[in-house]
Amino acid sequence: MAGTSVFAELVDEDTTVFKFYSDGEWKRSTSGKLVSIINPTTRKTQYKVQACTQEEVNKIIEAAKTAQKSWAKTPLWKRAELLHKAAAILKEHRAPIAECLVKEIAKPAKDAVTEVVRSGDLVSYCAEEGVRILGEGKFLVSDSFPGNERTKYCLTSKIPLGVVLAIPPFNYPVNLAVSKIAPALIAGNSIVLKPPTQGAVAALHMVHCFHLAGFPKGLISCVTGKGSEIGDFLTMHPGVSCISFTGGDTGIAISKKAGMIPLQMELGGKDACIILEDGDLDLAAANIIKGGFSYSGQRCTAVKVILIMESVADTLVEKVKAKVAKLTVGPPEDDCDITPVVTESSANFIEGLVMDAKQKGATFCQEYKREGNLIWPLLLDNVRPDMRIAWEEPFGPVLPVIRINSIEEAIHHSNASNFGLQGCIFTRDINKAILISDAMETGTVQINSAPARGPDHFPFQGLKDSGIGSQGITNSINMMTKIKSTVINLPTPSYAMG
Ligand SMILES: NC(=O)C1=CN([C@@H]2O[C@H](COP(=O)(O)OP(=O)(O)OC[C@H]3O[C@@H](n4cnc5c(N)ncnc54)[C@H](OP(=O)(O)O)[C@@H]3O)[C@@H](O)[C@H]2O)C=CC1
Ligand SMILES: O=C(O)[C@H](O)COP(=O)(O)O
Repeated sequence: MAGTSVFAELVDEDTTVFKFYSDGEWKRSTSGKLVSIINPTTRKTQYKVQACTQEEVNKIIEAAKTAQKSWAKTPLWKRAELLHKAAAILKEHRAPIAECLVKEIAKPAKDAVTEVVRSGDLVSYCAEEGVRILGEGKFLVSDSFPGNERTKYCLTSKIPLGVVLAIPPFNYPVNLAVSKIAPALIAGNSIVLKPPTQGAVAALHMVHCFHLAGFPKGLISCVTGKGSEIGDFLTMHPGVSCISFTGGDTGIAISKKAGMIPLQMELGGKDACIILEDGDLDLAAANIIKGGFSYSGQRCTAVKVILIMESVADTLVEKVKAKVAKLTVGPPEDDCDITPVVTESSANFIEGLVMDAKQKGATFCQEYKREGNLIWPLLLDNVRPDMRIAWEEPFGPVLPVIRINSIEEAIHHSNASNFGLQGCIFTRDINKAILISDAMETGTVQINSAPARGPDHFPFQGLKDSGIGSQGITNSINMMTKIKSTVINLPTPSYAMG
């Protein structure tokens, strides 16, 4: 159970109230204020977390700056060793952490366990990759540039940035936190985590696994509180050297306010699934179900619009409808496919998109049904560009189908979006697939499979409003470092074997 056994330190006498983590200790905030986490299924308060003060943030950042200085002098193999230890502890305690994910964000039980295990694997992989790529630098000689003799040797290495601020979203509060924490730590940075409010308790449990692994005091801390209250103070703090953020439009606002520091932003998406006449329609239907409806569509990489050639549209829609009918709908504890969406306001937003489509004449392949935050899976056929759902991301189990008559039309619709995260194409013609992939303005295109971030060492990036920079283990490590050069100047040119 959450907050029991090795996690007992995290809670107050009232076992539903969780402390925050600062300077290697679990603390109550001096604000005396708590933030409620509402269980999306019961719509009742499940846990409470501390609303940290600005003073507490200042202390955390000061401690992080000090701890980082010693951490940067810790041998790479020792940093990796601690990360491997944290990964093992995280995997060992997968059950109570997964339980938090079920209660806080209504993630289906099996997927919740998968998220924790995947996170442990990510931390270990990151430790190994860090040892490899940070153990290497460059050696350059001066005579390749016109006018120079070989009188200068340039040695470059990757150095840490300082304090990395990590802000993950609700849908992967553990995995998208460690995908920022592990690269930051292996590269010699300290880390301040601000978890999403829904998902904060799972994140606090994950942080405790790092505590148990024995990382130095102050190197890792976790500030809780509403992003709308404490967010600006954190993101504009002069002690922060880098921000790694995943979430919605908030990321655009942060980018405008943050100082002259490296930013890694993974924001929303409107991933299109383009199906050509020669596409394998069974494969496409299976991927539409997996891509569009897993975790009830609450993934940035979810399939968010189907662009299907008119000549095969009826067949594809029938196949998808048959599969939608088989999806189980209900509580995450029962491991249902479709579970309540994260908040009531999210459910209201989704309903707004559905009603707009209804009013403008979309074809409902199923009856629209909602109970509390639970929305039954819905396929909307004959969606037209004047409908909001053609462009906006529902972040819910509702999927629009737009019928198209040419490849150009599909590319045009996909590229007209302000987002540019991923897209996918179903065709048996690899040459066409490559041409379409090249024409699509998205960070990744999947051929004959649904969009996905993983495997976690693959590069993951969005164009336009979908983000800044690139994630994936290797790219994140590199992003959280800076190049430092040392140039050795020789009195006379020197050529080896010359
Ligand atoms: N590209 C990607 O990889 C992903 C993108 N997303 C996108 O995120 C959205 C849904 O996720 P959601 O968690 O609701 O996104 P939000 O942008 O609302 O929140 C993301 C994180 O930012 C915090 N936050 C809120 N306000 C501020 C602020 N002013 N300053 C700093 N931090 C702040 C939140 O904390 P709090 O919870 O306390 O408000 C949360 O931790 C969707 O639009 C989706 O497309 C989601 C997942 C992955
Ligand atoms: O935030 C998201 O939704 C993720 O980054 C997507 O990850 P996934 O493709 O592994 O679900």
